[in-house]
Amino acid sequence: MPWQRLQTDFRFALITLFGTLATLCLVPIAVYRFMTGATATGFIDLGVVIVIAGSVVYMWRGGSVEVAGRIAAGIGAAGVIVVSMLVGLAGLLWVYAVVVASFLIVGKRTAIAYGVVTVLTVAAVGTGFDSAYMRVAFAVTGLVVGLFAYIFAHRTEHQRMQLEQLVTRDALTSAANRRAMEQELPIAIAASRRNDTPVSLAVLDIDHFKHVNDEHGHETGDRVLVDFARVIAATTRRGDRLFRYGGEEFVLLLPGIDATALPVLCETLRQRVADQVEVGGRPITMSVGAAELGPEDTASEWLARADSAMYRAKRDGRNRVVVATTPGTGAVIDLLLRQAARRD
Ligand SMILES: Nc1nc2c(ncn2[C@@H]2O[C@H](COP(=O)(O)OP(=O)(O)OP(=O)(O)O)[C@@H](O)[C@H]2O)c(=O)[nH]1
Repeated sequence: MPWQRLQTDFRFALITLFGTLATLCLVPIAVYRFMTGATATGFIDLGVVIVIAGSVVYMWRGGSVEVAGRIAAGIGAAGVIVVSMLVGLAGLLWVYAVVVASFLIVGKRTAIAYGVVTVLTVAAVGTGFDSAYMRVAFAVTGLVVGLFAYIFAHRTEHQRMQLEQLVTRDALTSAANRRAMEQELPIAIAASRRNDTPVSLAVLDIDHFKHVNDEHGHETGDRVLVDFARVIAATTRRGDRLFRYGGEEFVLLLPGIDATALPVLCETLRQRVADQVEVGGRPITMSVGAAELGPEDTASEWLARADSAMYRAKRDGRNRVVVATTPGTGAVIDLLLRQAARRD
């Protein structure tokens, strides 16, 4: 899964690259320093490598990308400050690399803070400057490099967010799309297992949607889909994620929700949709199949259980909620909830 994240999470990939480059560059330098008797600097280089590599390992094992980036950039900044005091020019040159890298691996504000503190501190206390003029020139060039890095990071982030939205959003309903779901379910599973917290998902399928299109036209059908997604989004919490899985089928990811809480939650959703989404004065209803993540579930097994619960809700008359049994928990809930007035 972390290998997959290399392709899907830009910051994750950049921190990994930063860690790899730092290790490849600094280990030989540390060895050289030990061989030439510069033991103190050698230990500092080695310490920096260990902390940066540690932050990458922490991130690969599921830790926060933001925290890993801050640690890596922070230790990089501290390292160049100390080294610039100990070895002069050879240390000063690293400042530029660390300032630019910070803008790639941490948020812009943190990178600005790290960059300004690093450049000004090195300009003030670094050795290897032969005049006050050189110190000022170093500070100015360091800050200019930081400014360009900021502009680049800002534009890249903006474009990346636009692209990400295009690729992961459903254009009609603004819900996340199936591609996003395929990326996010494994992440939700890993987070649930790591933190030992429950996570559930619900498959929501609008009933007799074909009739809506046939009777009222495709445009009205589109409007119903938009209203439906809006009502679900308004009824769920901030951390819940709504995906458009297929035409009139949606998947709702519910972190922190277990099988006991699912029936009431899904029933509330079903009720809201029936109350607030309508076409030609008649309520739109949905069938819901929900499942808590089981201890051994893969993403597709989990989704399949919720999906078959949804098909059972359809078979049993639609406009109802079915919660699947969670394997490995001993619970036999297979809960059926009431149906409201049926449209058919
Ligand atoms: N307006 C509109 N219709 C869509 C869109 N995507 C899929 N559909 C239609 O959704 C309908 C789904 O029909 P079915 O799969 O038979 O499902 P249903 O009529 O809801 O029946 P049940 O699910 O069994 O209750 C099809 O007529 C599709 O053409 C869309 O983006 N806009």
